[in-house]
Amino acid sequence: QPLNYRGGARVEPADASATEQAFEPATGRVVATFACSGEKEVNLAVQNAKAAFKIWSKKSGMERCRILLEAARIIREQKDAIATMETINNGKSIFEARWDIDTSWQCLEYFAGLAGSMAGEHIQLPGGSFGYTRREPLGVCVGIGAWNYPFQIACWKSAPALACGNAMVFKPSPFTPISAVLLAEVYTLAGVPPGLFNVVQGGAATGQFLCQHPDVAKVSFTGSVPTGVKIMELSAKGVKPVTLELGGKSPLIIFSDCNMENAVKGALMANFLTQGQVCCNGTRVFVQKEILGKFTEEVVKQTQKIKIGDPLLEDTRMGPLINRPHLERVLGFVKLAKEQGAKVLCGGDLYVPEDPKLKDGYYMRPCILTNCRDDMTCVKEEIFGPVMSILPFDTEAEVLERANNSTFGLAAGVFTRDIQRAHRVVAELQAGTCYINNYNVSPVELPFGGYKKSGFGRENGRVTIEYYSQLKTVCVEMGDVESTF
Ligand SMILES: NC(=O)C1=CN([C@@H]2O[C@H](COP(=O)(O)OP(=O)(O)OC[C@H]3O[C@@H](n4cnc5c(N)ncnc54)[C@H](O)[C@@H]3O)[C@@H](O)[C@H]2O)C=CC1
Ligand SMILES: C[N+](C)(C)CCCC(=O)O
Repeated sequence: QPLNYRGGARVEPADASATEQAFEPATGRVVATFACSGEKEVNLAVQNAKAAFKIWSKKSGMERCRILLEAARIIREQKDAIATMETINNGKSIFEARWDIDTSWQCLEYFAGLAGSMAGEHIQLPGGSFGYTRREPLGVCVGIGAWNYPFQIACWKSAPALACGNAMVFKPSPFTPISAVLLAEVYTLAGVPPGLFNVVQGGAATGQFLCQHPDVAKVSFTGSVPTGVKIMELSAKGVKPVTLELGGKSPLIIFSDCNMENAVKGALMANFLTQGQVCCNGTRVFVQKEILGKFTEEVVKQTQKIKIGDPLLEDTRMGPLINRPHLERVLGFVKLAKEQGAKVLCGGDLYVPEDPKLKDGYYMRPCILTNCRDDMTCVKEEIFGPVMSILPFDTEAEVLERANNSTFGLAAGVFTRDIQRAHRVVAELQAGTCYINNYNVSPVELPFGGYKKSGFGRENGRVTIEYYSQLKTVCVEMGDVESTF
């Protein structure tokens, strides 16, 4: 406390629109009570960012590179402390939180590396005249994050933004306000100008002030489709470009010629990371009929072995869901699936750990549903919890048709030993990120983002530079002006 960060230090917000509480999902304990920033505070944060932008945008790429590399080094050094905080506030296992911190500093390193090589082009024109392009930053960028990967999202947005010479005001989800402030402290320690990366806390109202602000040049959002639509509408009024990383209901296709052990592992990775609260999860698991029995038996066996409990313990692999209302929502999806004819093969019920200090936590057992049809709610809607639906299929053509029959298009996966089939299938899949013989790995060198209602714009990879910069064309005349008049 305080959890706002502006001008290079933690501050109490200048005004507040409401008060929020953040919980430790493992125990139900309140870990922070904080004010949601009002319009005045949002203005101050944007002003601070504008002042820092003036300094930062004048630095060379190599100067920015050095500072971002230093920030990456500090994150690596503080990895355990940051991961512990993430686990306390989000509920994911400490084992997984450490992975998230790794993909966070790797992102900073990656974009630090690109900062020095950002360049325009030189174009020769007739008569010795020429033109050139300059890749310039946008200005003050806003990042708005979801609660499932709080630190990673803050890094995936700020690293490319800062590498390109922008400043940022970041608003985390009110459920997970803490780790973005740790990132702000890391940037300050690494030597960014005060105000370059600011954090304002709050929910929808605070987010709206940010999107409407006339001095904000761009909004990058991670969250649900309905909120994404609102953010796009608000940003449209100011003609601000947006990046939208929205929800999904991704297919994972398992052909009978797969390596069974890897396919089972892949299905678990596609469904149960962060208690299933992952946007790109492959929750529609299509299994070719010949191997349906064997695959189902094995995936249920492995799911039942997942150790649920205190997320801070080294051997825990599944912690609590984010909060009580969300847990109830997920259990509601399982209940509705049963009413619609699905069969629960395992889990889908509340889990109460033996340790008395965890009795008020938000735990459930990971669930596998079978007897599913494509028109069931559990197969059509994003559940955002540990619930896998198994769907049998016969042919490649049939499964492609069914896999693509979704308004979402974030990710997709295929397990097969037939390389021609693998590439043929991914070429047909309507998804921004496709995995062959793996799922949910996230190398920062590769672009990540959605098709269809899962959003647009990309995070990570070289292409992200384009989403945080603009191109200026300079046309240079070397002769006399040839006037029409
Ligand atoms: N594609 C991706 O990379 C990811 C997508 N998601 C999606 O996010 C959803 C879960 O996250 P939630 O935090 O529940 O999503 P959400 O849409 O409720 O909230 C996301 C963020 O937007 C803010 N917000 C809410 N209303 C706003 C408004 N009117 N104007 C401005 N800001 C506003 C929230 O305070 C929060 O910081 C799921 O649908 C999931 O699929 C989550 C993680 C990654
Ligand atoms: C890291 N990964 C690939 C499991 C998820 C990243 C997207 C998200 O924030 O949900």
